[in-house]
Amino acid sequence: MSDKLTEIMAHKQREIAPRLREVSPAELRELDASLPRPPSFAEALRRADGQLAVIAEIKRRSPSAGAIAAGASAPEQARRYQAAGASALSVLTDSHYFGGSLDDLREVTALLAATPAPLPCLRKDFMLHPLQVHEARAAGASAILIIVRALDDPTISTLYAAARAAGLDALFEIHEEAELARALAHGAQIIGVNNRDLAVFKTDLGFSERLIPRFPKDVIAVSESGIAAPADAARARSAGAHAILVGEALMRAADPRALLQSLATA
Ligand SMILES: O=P(O)(O)OC[C@@H](O)[C@@H](O)c1c[nH]c2ccccc12
Repeated sequence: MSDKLTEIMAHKQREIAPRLREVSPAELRELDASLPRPPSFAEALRRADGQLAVIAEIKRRSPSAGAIAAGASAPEQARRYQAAGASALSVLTDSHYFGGSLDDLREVTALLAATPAPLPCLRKDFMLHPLQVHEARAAGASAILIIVRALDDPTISTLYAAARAAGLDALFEIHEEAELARALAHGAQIIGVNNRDLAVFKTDLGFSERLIPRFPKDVIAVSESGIAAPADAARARSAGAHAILVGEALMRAADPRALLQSLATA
C-alpha cells in the first residue's frame, strides 16, 4: 500500500476507534427498512442519452490541492451541482484530510430529498468498518466507497455485504490491474479508476485508458480525479467510461453549469 494512503487509513482507524461497535447485517437491514429508500446510485450513472454521467464532488480541501473552496456551504454547493446537471453527487465526509463531515452529507441529502428528482449521493470516505456503512445510510447516502488497495479481502467482503444489507451501492476504487481482479472477485458492479496515484498524489488519465477497456461489459465504469477540461472527459469516454467523478475543477469553476455540460458532452 502507498505511504500517504497508509497514513490516512491508520489515522481513520484511530479516529473511529472511540465510537466503534459491532453492527450486524440484521441491524443494517432494519435501518434500511426504517428509512426512505435513497435514489439509486448505479442507475444514475447509466445515461440513456449517450452523455457521460458526471458525479460532482463536494471537496473543501485535499492533501494534494490544499484549500479548494471556503465560500459555499455544502448544501449551497449541492444546489449548484444539481442546477448544473450533475447525475450524482460525491460528498467527502473525512474531516482531517479533506475538511468534510457527516453533517455535510446529512444536510446535502436532506436538501436533495426535498427536490422533485433527488440526486443520489456517494459517501466519500476511507471506509474500513460496517459502522461507517451504517452512518452513511443513516445520513441519506446512496453509495459508499471501497478503496481496494487500502483493504484486505475479508474487510472488503464485510463492507460490501454491509452495504448491500443497508440498501447501498458500492463504488470500488482501483488503480492497477491486480486491484481490478480483486474488485471483480468480490462481484463489484461499479468500478472507478482513480487517475490519482494515492502514493504521490499525481494524476494521469492513462490509468483509466489502460484499465477501463479491461472491464467486463456489464460493469459500470467511472474515471476519477484529474478531469478538468473537455479533452480529459473525452479521453475517459473513449476509454469506455460511463461516468466521470470531478471534484476540484467543479469546486473552483466560476460557472459550474458551463463546465459540467462541456464535460458531459465531450
Ligand atoms: O478533485 P479531482 O481531481 O477531480 O478528484 C475527485 C476525486 O476523484 C478525488 O477526490 C478522490 C478519488 N478517490 C478518493 C478517495 C478519497 C478521497 C478523495 C478521492
